[in-house]
Amino acid sequence: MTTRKKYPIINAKNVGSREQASADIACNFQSNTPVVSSSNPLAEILLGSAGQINLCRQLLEDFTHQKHQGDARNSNVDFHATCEVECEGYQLNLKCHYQNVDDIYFIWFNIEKNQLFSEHNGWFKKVSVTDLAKYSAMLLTLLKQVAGCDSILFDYVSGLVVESSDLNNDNCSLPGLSIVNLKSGADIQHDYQQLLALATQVIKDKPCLLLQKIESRYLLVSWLKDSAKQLPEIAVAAIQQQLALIVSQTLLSIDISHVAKSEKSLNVVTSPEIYKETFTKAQSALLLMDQNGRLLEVNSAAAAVFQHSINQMVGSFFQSYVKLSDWQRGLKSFYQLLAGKRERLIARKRLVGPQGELIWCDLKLSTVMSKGIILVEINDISRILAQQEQLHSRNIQLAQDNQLLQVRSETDELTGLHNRRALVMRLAQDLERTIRNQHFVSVVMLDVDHFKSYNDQFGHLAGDQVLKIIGEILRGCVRTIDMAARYGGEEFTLVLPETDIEGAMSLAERCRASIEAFIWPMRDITVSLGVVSCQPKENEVVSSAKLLSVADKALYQAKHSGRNKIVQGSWDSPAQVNQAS
Ligand SMILES: Nc1nc2c(ncn2[C@@H]2O[C@H](COP(=O)(O)OP(=O)(O)OP(=O)(O)O)[C@@H](O)[C@H]2O)c(=O)[nH]1
Repeated sequence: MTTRKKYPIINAKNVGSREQASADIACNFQSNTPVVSSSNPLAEILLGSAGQINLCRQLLEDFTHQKHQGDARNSNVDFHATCEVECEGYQLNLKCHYQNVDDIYFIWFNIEKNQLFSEHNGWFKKVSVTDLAKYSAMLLTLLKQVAGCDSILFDYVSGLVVESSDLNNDNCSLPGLSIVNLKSGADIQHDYQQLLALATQVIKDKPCLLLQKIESRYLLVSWLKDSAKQLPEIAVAAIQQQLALIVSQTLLSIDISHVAKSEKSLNVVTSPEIYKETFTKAQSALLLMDQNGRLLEVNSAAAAVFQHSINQMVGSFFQSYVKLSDWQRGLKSFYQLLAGKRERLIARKRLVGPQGELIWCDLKLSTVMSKGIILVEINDISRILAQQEQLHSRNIQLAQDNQLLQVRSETDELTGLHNRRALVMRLAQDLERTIRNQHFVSVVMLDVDHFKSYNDQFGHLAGDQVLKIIGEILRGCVRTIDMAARYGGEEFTLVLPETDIEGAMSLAERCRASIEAFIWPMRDITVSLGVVSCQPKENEVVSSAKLLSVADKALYQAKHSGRNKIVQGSWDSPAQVNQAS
């Protein structure tokens, strides 16, 4: 059982320096009389934490005391108490809610009138992020030892730095402290399961202290090693002991010299010279101009864009570096920016280089401090645009080359008709459509008669001329939707979509007659033709190979029945020979 002691909290404003406060605390620790001081901002924060810890200690004592008066058999404790404490010269009325849920200790502090934060304006609410970082690091050290814990969750949901957008992230890191934002505005006080899950997930089996501050309410969760085996009061006693210990130990052990150093370096970082040099040395091209466009500051990167010196540029007008028509086009937005009707302006403009050449740039304009000064960020995109242009024309060339290749791969070089490859593809497509619509498709195969003897008699080149002329005649005979192709050697094929046998026979005859009628230079030329037409019935399987084979057989019959003839082939009935007229 813990012996109940009184720990008076002394308003140590009179104590003076931090060192003095520290020494006092060290001394008072011996007599269990911790001190709270507010002699300088740093110590104020530090000792403010100590102040909180003292509050906790007193409350823990009260709790221990009340616990013994309460139901000792019930290990899950849940009771409320009120007490008055003095801190930082304020008499605070605290409402406390103590809970022990499955050996995880919850103590809620509710400062009823919130004097500490609303009345003492400079205490926490004005803490900057930098101060907060310092504060956090110190608090971490303090609290780590309080419960011998390895990790601390600290929530800034509200209270400390409401206005700091830096801390709006879910997880933001400040030196020495891992911060997890608990659900903002959530009533965690009544959601122990969530808290337990969170604590368990983050701290695993390490002892941990979890401090959360929501407006005026404080939550301190202490989870001690092997807590399941310990009675609540042992936990309380352990915390009490460590609380007392830590106040003096931490104050004495924190080496203030590095804080002083970092404060000094912070002052350097925030000095105007640093900003000036940052501006000058920035690798992005930056200009500062007044509302008339007069350049107030120019950094080296910006001077490099125009290939001028900084001195040449400062005092000149920004307009003189922008193509006139581009400048005029953006004037309305520019005036809106000056009038404070917009904060930023992004535009793509042509700037004028030293030789009068135009440089495409992306400009970002924003007002600085007051609406009279404008920061211009210049991004030279001329090289990117040139590369894009080059890429674009290469793509066009590539597309054209591809198209040409495609045409070449489907064209017969000698006659300029489609080649066999193209014919096979086209016939397959036409057949598919024919089968779907149950329409007609016809094929005509045509072969030059006695071509070998022509070649032999007049030479191969003369033979080529014959094939070329036949190609032209055929092209003239067919409709645009038909396809005339050189099937191979001296053999030609026509594909006639939407054409029945009568139409195909009549076209074949027109071809035959035109070739026969042509006035050939060496000797007469005739051709033999095989014709096939089909109208597939529903579910009938028709292949282009079969269609070509029937046409070929008909052509063969035309040859064998004397040449210069047309033979109509058929799927099932024997071929019919049409005599040349
Ligand atoms: N000039 C030329 N001749 C070709 C070409 N392709 C094939 N030939 C020739 O065409 C001739 C075809 O001869 P054959 O298949 O014996 O038939 P044919 O002499 O026409 O007799 P039939 O077809 O029975 O009337 C061969 O001599 C081939 O060399 C070509 O591209 N140019």
